[in-house]
Amino acid sequence: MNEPILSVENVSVAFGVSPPKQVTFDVSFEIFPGEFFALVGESGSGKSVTSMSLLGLLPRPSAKVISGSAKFHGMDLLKMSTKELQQIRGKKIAVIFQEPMQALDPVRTIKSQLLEAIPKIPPKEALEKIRSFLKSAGFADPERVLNGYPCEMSGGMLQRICIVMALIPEPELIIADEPTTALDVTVQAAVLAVLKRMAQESKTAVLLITHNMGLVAQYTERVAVMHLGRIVETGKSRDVILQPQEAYTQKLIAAIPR
Ligand SMILES: Nc1ncnc2c1ncn2[C@@H]1O[C@H](COP(=O)(O)OP(=O)(O)OP(=O)(O)O)[C@@H](O)[C@H]1O
Repeated sequence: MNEPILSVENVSVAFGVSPPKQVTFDVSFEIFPGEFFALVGESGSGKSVTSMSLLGLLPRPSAKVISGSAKFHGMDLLKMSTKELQQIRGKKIAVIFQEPMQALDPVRTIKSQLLEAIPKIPPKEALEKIRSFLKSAGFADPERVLNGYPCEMSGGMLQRICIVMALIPEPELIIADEPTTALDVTVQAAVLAVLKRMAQESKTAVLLITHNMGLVAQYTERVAVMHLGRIVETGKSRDVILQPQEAYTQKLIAAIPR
C-alpha cells in the first residue's frame, strides 16, 4: 500500500487561556496520494479548526495546538516555523475557501492573480498553462475570464477560478473548506465535478471539509466523521454510508436530500 502524504495523529486544539477551552480531541486521520478524502460533521464539530491547524492558519494568539502531530511526507507541519509553512502553503498544499473573495483581490484582473500563482516560468508559457487549466475548468473563452475582474463573475465562476489557482502550482494536496456551501445546489455539483476531475487528472489529493453527507457519497473515496471535536468513524465513503456504525453518522445520512 502507498505511504500517506499526510498523517494527522492525536491533534487537539484549545482556545483562550484562563481556562483554555479544548475544542478538538485527539483527531487522527491519513490522506493517501491522489485520494478524495472528506472530513464531515455538523457546524461547530471542529472540521475547520482541524484543517486550519495543519497550515498554521488558526487565529492567533487565542488558538493553540495542545497535542499531536501532522506529518506531511514525514515532516511535522505543527512544528514548522511561519517561514517553513510559507514554503508549503499554496505550493505543496493549497487551500480553497468557502468564500472565493478570501483568495481573490477585487481590484486586480484575474490574469494578474493567476500569473502570480506560477511565478517561476516565463509569462508566455505560464499564460498557456493558465488558459488550458481554465478550459479544463469549463471556461470556453479563457480570454474573457483573464481580462475580467472578480466582481464581473458569478459565485460558481469564481470558485472554479479558485480551483484553477489552487491547482496551477501543482500541489500534492488541496484543502477545500466548504467550497460550495455558498452556491446554489446545481452550481455546487458543477464546481465539485470540476474539482474532482481536475484533481484526478493532476493526481492531487483533496481534503474536502463539508457538513453535507450527500457530497461525501457522490464525490469522495474515504471519509472521517467528526462530532463534538472528535472523529467518531472513519472508512471508505461507500462502506460508511451503506453501513454506518455510529448513530451520529446515521443522522447525517438521514439528512441527505432524496
Ligand atoms: N476564534 C474562535 N474562538 C473561540 N472558539 C472558536 C473559534 N473558532 C472556532 N471556535 C470553536 O471551535 C469549535 C469548532 O469550530 P469549527 O469552526 O472548527 O467547526 P466546523 O465544524 O468547521 O463548523 P463550521 O462548518 O460552522 O465552520 C466550535 O465549538 C467553535 O465555537
